[in-house]
Amino acid sequence: MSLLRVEHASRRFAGHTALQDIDFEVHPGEILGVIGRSGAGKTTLLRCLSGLERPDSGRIVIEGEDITALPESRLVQVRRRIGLVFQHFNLLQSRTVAGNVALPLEIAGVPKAARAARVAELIELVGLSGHKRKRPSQLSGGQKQRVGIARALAAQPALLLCDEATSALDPETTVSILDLLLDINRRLGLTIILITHEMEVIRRIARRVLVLDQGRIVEDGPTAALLGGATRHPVTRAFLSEGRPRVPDDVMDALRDAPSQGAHPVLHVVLDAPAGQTPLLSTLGRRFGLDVTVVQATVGDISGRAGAEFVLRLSDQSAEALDFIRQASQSMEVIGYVPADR
Ligand SMILES: Nc1ncnc2c1ncn2[C@@H]1O[C@H](COP(=O)(O)OP(=O)(O)OP(=O)(O)O)[C@@H](O)[C@H]1O
Repeated sequence: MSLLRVEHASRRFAGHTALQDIDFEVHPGEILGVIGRSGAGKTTLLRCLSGLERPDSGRIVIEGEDITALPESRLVQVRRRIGLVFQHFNLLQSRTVAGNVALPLEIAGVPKAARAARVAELIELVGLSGHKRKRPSQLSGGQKQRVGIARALAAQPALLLCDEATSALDPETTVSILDLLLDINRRLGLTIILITHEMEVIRRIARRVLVLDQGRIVEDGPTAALLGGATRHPVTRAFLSEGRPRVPDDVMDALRDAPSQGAHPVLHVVLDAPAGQTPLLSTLGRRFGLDVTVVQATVGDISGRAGAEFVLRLSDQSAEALDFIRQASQSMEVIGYVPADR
């Protein structure tokens, strides 16, 4: 069952359409990135998803419950299933780190002893042990966002909504916060939606991306496929910064989702610095007897780290070879398959 289902949701403001016919679903444990330019409708979508705003038409179903039809009293309870992480942290300056993290638990009426244990656990989870008595003014931006994340997790939400959560942070801190979100996703199986205008954020941790433009979803697909160039939409292309490897048009045209007999897999592979030491291409030839065609390649920074991105075409659909690449790389996705004669 999906955790969240948005069904044909639209929202208008004084004759202006902020969201139009938004339709998608999110499965438990997914990390979904939503990217769009300024005014695309990201904030409106986030407000609708978190129950702060109701769409004019359509439904938003969270854990089987249509939040667009709920009375305010029930909506308050459903909202507890959603953790929010904000761009500017929204911490209470008068409270300590522990006090900020405890706030949702206090509101939920969790008894003091249970609260203290949960707060300690959350502070450790976000890597802030030793800072719990500090005030927000004594913390760096990255540490403040860690407090924001711990607070958002306090009530054990089913869904974490991150609104430009790293936009106020420098690139290095951004990476550390994204790594923390990834770690939380893996450890807790938490579903995360990241709203952002930065492709780097998507690129680093979102496995799937929705591109919003003028209130509509213009793209919905695996991030690796988009990074590999499997898109023709101009807005999506604009987000994929220059110099990234793209699948050339002739390969794109021949690309199919399903493998036919003898078809060649086309992969998008990201290597980070340590994995970049693996002699990947020669090993594929030597150990698996494959011919490897480099369709496209970019060497340079990948989310702040030296690395390389490749679009590769393999001469055979070898599951062992794919496993090897998956393990030797930071990420690997099969973008599609091309017939052997192309
Ligand atoms: N309360 C409102 N009243 C009137 N118009 C609104 C309101 N909220 C949003 N809009 C309009 O809806 C459109 C989408 O706005 P929204 O804030 O959702 O976009 P966004 O993608 O979050 O942009 P940004 O990245 O600049 O925050 C914009 O044209 C905006 O002007």
